[in-house]
Amino acid sequence: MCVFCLQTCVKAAHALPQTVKIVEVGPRDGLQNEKTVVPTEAKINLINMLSESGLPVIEATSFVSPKWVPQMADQVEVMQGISKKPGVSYPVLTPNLKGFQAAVSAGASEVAIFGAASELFSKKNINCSVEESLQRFEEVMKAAKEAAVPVRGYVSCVVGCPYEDRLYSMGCYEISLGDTIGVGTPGSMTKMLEAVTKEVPVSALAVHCHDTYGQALANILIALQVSVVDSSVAGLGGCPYAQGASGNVATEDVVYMLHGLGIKTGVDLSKLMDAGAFICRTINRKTSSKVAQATCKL
Ligand SMILES: CC(C)(COP(=O)([O-])OP(=O)([O-])OC[C@H]1O[C@@H](n2cnc3c(N)ncnc32)[C@H](O)[C@@H]1OP(=O)([O-])[O-])[C@@H](O)C(=O)NCCC(=O)NCCSC(=O)C[C@@](C)(O)CC(=O)[O-]
Repeated sequence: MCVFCLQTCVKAAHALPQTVKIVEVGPRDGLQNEKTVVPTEAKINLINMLSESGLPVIEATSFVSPKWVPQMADQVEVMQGISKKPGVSYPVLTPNLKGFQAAVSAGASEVAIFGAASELFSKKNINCSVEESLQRFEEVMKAAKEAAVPVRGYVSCVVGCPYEDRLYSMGCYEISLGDTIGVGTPGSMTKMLEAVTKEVPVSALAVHCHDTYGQALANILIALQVSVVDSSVAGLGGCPYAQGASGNVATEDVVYMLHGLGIKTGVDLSKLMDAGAFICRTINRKTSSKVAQATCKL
């Protein structure tokens, strides 16, 4: 199908946005699952290179227990070592009040809470039930409100999920809908969005697609009434508590697709690919980005 036909087809379902905000999650979601410890200096370099590529949001690290996710144990050093570029935000994950307080002390000015639609995933990921997690998030939201810190919310295992509206009504400014294990298809994505947008305005939604079944770009395309897309440079990642989940959709591939549709992202694809090549060399991993493979920016 040619780009024009595709545009017409997608436009028939919903208007395409003129710009899309990309939330780069590589330094956090992408690296959290790496088995060997990635040197702090490399994480800092990666974030600085991503900042130079024009990305507006770079999720830098997470303030979680180092016993649970050892790769993120250097969160304070990362937050204090990066060169924060004006206009770019650097949110961090905070599962509870302890994480929130540590994040703010380390200089974080935006945080994200992360819950799940699945009881089993919630237990495995943050060691509590969905209801308990919502109580913890209330505490974070209260502290964040007092400190005027904006909060993003994630819901994992989202296909068929009834919890987005709870995070939205708590005050999260954006809810990222996570297809954590990458099983969604354009069909299930459409149904899920139909249900979610009855409760939460499209302007407060983001999509966060993993590419386990090779459906991520198609899922993003079909979801493009939503104008915020999470992705990970070089397609790094996978969730430590979701066995078999492959990396996030590669940021390079998302940017290539969006630019091909005439949608602006503000991202310089060449600089982005340099950042991808750098981190792949550093952690000795092959890029999952088809665009990087095709252009030999490996
Ligand atoms: C939530 C907890 C901490 C509960 O873990 P717990 O063991 O139930 O916590 P606890 O309150 O009983 O405390 C146990 C120990 O952890 C410490 N602790 C307690 N809180 C913190 C904290 N914030 N930072 C550092 N340390 C902390 C606490 O101080 C104590 O230390 P000890 O006395 O044993 O020395 C744990 O389960 C955890 O850290 N989980 C994080 C798991 C994680 O990071 N998963 C990956 C991110 S989610 C994801 O990738 C999905 C997403 C967002 O990308 C979207 C998608 O794809 O769907």
